[in-house]
Amino acid sequence: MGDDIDRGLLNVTSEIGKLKAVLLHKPGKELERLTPEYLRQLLFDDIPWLKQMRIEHDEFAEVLRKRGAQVLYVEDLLAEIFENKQVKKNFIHDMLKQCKIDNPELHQIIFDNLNDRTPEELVEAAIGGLQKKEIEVSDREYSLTDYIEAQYPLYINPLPNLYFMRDPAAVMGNGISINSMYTDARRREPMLIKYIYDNHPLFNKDESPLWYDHTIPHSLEGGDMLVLSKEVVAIGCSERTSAQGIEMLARNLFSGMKELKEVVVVRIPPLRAFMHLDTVFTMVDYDKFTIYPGIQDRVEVYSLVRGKSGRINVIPEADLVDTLKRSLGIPSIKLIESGGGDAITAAREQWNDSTNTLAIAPGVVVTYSRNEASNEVLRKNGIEVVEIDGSELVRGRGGPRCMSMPLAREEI
Ligand SMILES: NC(=[NH2+])NCCC[C@H](N)C(=O)O
Repeated sequence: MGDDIDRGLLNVTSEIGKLKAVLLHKPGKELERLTPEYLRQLLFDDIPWLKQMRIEHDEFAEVLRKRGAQVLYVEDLLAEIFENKQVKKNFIHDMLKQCKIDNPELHQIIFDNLNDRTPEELVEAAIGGLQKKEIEVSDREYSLTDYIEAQYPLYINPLPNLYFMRDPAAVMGNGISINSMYTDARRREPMLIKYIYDNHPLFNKDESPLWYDHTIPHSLEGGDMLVLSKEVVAIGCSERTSAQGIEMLARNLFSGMKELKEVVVVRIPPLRAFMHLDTVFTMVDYDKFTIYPGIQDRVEVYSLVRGKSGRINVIPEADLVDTLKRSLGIPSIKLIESGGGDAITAAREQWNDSTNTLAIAPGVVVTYSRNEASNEVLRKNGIEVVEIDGSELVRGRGGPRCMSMPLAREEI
């Protein structure tokens, strides 16, 4: 179990192959920095109760372990790379730069404070943020920025969305896309992954190409990336993922993933309720997908295929199901409508991530127990549904797929 991962080998060539290793983040202090004033800006609709949230998250991790997956935590990997003093220093500088702490005097004071911390404490600040009151007020001169921003309580903002580990990066084939986030609230997350990619033996860089870099200005998020097979990747073009980002990613995938034949682009309405493709559409078995019925006639589909001399040909498609059948080479596809056929139930359960299933093997998915109608319809269609409680986890608007970043799956 997990041997490939121990040798630094990433491998994800489907959405449904048995999950062998996965990266998670257990919600922590960052959630306790959410205040009503900044909720929307931080992409939350409500304030979760952290203690309960952590219990629910442990239950999620336990389900994955019981089914044979190795569970790694991003916070542990970060602490491991911060054992190297130079990596730690570079990271602090980069983080302060990203937080726009440009005043040299203040930069130095915060730098020294963070550099004196243990690796674990630095991880806590990198994810949980840094309050102004944590830094000793010396006799330094106040800048205009200090006066104007006096009411703002933090030097470093928290990353409350990091437990949606799916989004800042995604493994495709044996490479990884480190994503360019659409919102300011999440822009520091991929930087953490990039540091791990650059410095942790988990990533054997000779074997794991980088498909996308977070500093590219065109946004791209992992919730929009579905690896359907070795030959087909589907990408949502959404509120979060730009057409230009998709084209750049597709170009890199076509040059690095030899067996890849097609990138299927599914354009969904740019709305918060459908922020990523995986909030309305996920793969649950060889020939089965679950879909939010309210979306079906609101999508546009395009196929991207290799053109001449590194170009990409774009083919507008008439229908999602026909495109999937053709590209996956299977005679029929079953779309399982979430909500069990009732429009109101479907919309309510979709808001609570009924369609955001995580396949842990072909025909076996993890879902929230609260989405009763959607879970039942999955079962009626022969899917094994492993339920977890998510009353607090769901408040960030994400489900089991959003909360997990597969590193390796068995080939199917
Ligand atoms: N893959 C997903 N659907 N992730 C959900 C992310 C939710 C998070 N609050 C955000 O708005 O970014």
